[in-house]
Amino acid sequence: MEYSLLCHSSYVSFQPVKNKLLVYCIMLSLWAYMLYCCIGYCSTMPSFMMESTGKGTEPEAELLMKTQAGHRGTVTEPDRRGPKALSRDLLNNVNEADSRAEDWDESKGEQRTSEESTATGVVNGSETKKLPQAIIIGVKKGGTRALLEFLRVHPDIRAVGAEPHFFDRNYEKGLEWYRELMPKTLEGQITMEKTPSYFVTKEVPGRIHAMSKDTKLIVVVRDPVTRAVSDYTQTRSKKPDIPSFESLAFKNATAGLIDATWSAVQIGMYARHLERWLLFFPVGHMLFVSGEQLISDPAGEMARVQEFLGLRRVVVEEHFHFNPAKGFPCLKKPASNSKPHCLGKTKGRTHPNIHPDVIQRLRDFYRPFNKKFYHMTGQDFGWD
Ligand SMILES: Nc1ncnc2c1ncn2[C@@H]1O[C@H](COP(=O)(O)OS(=O)(=O)O)[C@@H](OP(=O)(O)O)[C@H]1O
Repeated sequence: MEYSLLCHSSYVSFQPVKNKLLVYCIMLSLWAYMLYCCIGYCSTMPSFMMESTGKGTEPEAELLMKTQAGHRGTVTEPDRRGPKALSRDLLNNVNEADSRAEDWDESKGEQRTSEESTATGVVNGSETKKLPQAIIIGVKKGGTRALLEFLRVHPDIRAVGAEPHFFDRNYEKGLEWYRELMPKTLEGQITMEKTPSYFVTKEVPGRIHAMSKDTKLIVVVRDPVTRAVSDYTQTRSKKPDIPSFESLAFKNATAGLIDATWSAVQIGMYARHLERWLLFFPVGHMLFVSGEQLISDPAGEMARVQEFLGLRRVVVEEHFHFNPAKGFPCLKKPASNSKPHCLGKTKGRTHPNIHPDVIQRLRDFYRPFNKKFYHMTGQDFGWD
């Protein structure tokens, strides 16, 4: 009895302390949870990923490390085709060693970001990986990287940095594989990717439509003549021994017959490719961004893109700084003294001088295609 009384009295005196302790514990847990959520959220915030301007330009891979987290595998497969097919590819400029190398660097960079975020223990439960609701489908050398990086500044956009090539090269891997490549997003954020070869690959419109008929499609187009030279310049940077642009562009130089089977030429026949897309998507599901305007008026072009995606206009004039040495707009943080960030050396390569007659012949070749393209899109891109 005495014992139980003693116990009771000590229990009564200990009770308020115990209650207080309990309250402190709950408060501490809440605090820790809030802190954890905050850090998790911050990890999803976009950051500038482009390299510093000036001479010692940082490779894109490094810059990608500074961007959003997410697992992105390298999408390259060993080439099991015979030497004949490979040499034809080389001529056709579809053996994209250059672009694959860039992809590899990019995904390497992104993987590191992913590792970094795991190391800091940042995992946010409210984020999930979703299939992209919007895709930059082309065109190769149109300015697709610049557009994606400008978009990544927007807090409501999360994009995979490397080109997944799901709908053209990796389709058999399935949608779950594709989804796994995507960064995690919060409710309301838009998942995006860019793979410029989609626009010209026959099977892709149907495949994207099968994933979702509501997918928003963005095509960055550029004067097809300059685009062809840019494409050739990229291939030549990796394989300096390829034949001259002139000899590849003509089927018969004396007759001035353009070789429309050469991919550098074929990609620029935009109207032809667009016809295939319009079998699956209404033109209103597609936005055509002018590659030229993206350089001369990035904020204006970004306003169109943000509106098309149903986003607040966040990326504005103050985010851009035109770098005269590079000849391109670079990204900067508004109201900050930090250095603007530009794309890497593989963007904005010096093009070789092509004989004016060849350029003129190409202009003549593209004119009817361009006219048709303007008509189909309701936009005059002013290339002629
Ligand atoms: N802001 C900015 N900075 C650097 N480069 C810019 C920019 N905006 C557009 N461009 C042009 O983008 C061209 C490369 O296009 P892509 O990124 O679509 O190329 S790729 O298909 O992904 O290889 C690249 O082509 P080249 O100049 O021929 O190298 C650039 O002209």
